[in-house]
Amino acid sequence: MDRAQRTLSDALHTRGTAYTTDERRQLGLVGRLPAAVETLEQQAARAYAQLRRQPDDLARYVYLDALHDRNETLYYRLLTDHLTELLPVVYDPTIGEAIEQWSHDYRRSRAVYLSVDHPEDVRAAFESLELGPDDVDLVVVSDAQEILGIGDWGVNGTDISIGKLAVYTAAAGIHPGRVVAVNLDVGTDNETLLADPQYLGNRHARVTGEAYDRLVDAFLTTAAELFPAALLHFEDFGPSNARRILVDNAAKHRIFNDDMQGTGAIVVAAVVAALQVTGEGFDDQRLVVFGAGTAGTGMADQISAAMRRAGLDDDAARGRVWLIDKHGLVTDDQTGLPDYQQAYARPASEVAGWTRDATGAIDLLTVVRQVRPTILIGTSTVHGAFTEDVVRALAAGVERPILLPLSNPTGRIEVMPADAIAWSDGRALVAVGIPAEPVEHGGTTYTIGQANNALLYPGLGLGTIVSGAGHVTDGMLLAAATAVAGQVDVSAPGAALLPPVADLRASSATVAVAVARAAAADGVATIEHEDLVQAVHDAMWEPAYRGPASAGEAR
Ligand SMILES: NC(=O)c1ccc[n+]([C@@H]2O[C@H](COP(=O)([O-])OP(=O)(O)OC[C@H]3O[C@@H](n4cnc5c(N)ncnc54)[C@H](O)[C@@H]3O)[C@@H](O)[C@H]2O)c1
Ligand SMILES: O=C(O)C[C@H](O)C(=O)O
Ligand SMILES: [Mg+2]
Repeated sequence: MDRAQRTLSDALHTRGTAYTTDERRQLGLVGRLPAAVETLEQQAARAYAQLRRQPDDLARYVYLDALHDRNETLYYRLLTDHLTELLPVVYDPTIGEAIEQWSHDYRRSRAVYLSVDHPEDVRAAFESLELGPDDVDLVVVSDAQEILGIGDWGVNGTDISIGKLAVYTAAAGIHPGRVVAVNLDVGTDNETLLADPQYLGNRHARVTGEAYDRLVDAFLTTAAELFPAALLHFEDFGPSNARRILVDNAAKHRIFNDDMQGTGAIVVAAVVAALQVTGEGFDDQRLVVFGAGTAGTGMADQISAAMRRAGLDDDAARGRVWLIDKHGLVTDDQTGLPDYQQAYARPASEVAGWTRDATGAIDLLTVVRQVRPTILIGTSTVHGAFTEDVVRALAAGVERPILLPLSNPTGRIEVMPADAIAWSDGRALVAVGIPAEPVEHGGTTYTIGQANNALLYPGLGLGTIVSGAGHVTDGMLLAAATAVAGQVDVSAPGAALLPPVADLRASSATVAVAVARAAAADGVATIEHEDLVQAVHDAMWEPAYRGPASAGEAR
């Protein structure tokens, strides 16, 4: 490749038609670009027009992905300028569709692939990046067992790591050259993929047990050794691996599980905002979680922790949580309960008189009628599970129920916000995981907040990086949740429970400051700043062509 090509194809640094005449001379680009010298804004206007000509969101995803590979500054300029419009395209919900099509749409890849069949190659794979110990701030890793609510997508799930990193950069200015996306390819149990001649991953069933653990260990130890400053973000693992990996390694490594901790914290933020409307405290709440997997039990953990902080003892806090999974209400007489559900299993004696269906299960409607929950969360991936009967029963039980149908993407959501508002006659306090249009009901406009971990993890990551925190503590998660909730004004009827996505950059900076303060208070910060607000601001990468243009150093 000649020098000009190298310079033009280095996506992280290239300026394309924005190179000035002088720069073109210096960098050996004379004669290699059309004559016009453009600004980033002119380039962005053209790219936006090209984007708008794409027929649908999946085509827009592919277009943006290609732009990401061509010119990162331009890609992030577009994303940052049109965050509300484009977040649903590069992230949830369109990313779900893109992952399903990934092997067919494959073009090129910016990720690192670690195979369960070759754990001995983990080091070589990371070393091939030619990055030094101070060069990486963040690694996002997924084994793709539970992508969003669409299940096991094997190597196709690589794009969830890339998508999460794009949100980190667009929302919190994490430097795009200091991040690494990783797919742990442990095989897949998705029969459609295994039978698809175009499938690009390891063509065998998911490997579990010792071989799986060996790969995860190799990933953790090698990443921590080569990139000691990096936060290791785990995404979309299956429930038992997610929890086990976090519990076993939280003290040893700088790790964070987004589906458990990020989601739990964003839900705490939504509940804090909702409680400002109802005037109640966490100790007044009764929580029903429908779908007790990674996210659902992560939320149960964080909401019951908030109940304890509000004064309830362990037993009392646990006693205010009801989990429902595939076999109905989780009770202590059920055999084979996964460990993460056991702590919340209700005594069978307590529910002896409750109605059971033909299979002996106690269903959601029965639980809602019996418990009269103040908070009902959906993390089940079951579209439509919150039926009109369920929502009406919920609204009959309490004046202002908090209703959070959080399953992603759109085809999995438990109830659409418009139905939730209508069936509760405008009384339910609703937030959902996907972006949603406002709802009109009874003369009030209800703005629907997006309770998606994307409103939290970018700021949490930035705060962790800026403070050099060695661990992500509960105090940092709580600080992030409180900082998100602090940006919401619920005084007007129909107000959203979460800040708007359009303000995500400012909101992430506020979250980062709170997180860095909490890291210092918890004694895990390793970097002190005289002016933390300024330090966070300075740490945020801006999509702009700044400073002298450099020759291509394609990564
Ligand atoms: N909004 C957010 O920020 C956010 C964050 C994380 C996860 N999620 C969403 O939550 C959903 C669950 O994700 P996860 O990672 O916890 O997956 P998971 O597979 O770990 O959990 C899903 C749980 O639902 C249960 N379930 C399935 N069918 C059910 C039924 N008919 N009745 C009751 N329970 C049933 C499963 O047994 C499992 O325990 C996904 O759709 C995901 O997109 C949203
Ligand atoms: O990725 C998202 O949109 C949120 C969450 O991590 C999920 O798994 O659904
Ligand atoms: Mg996830």
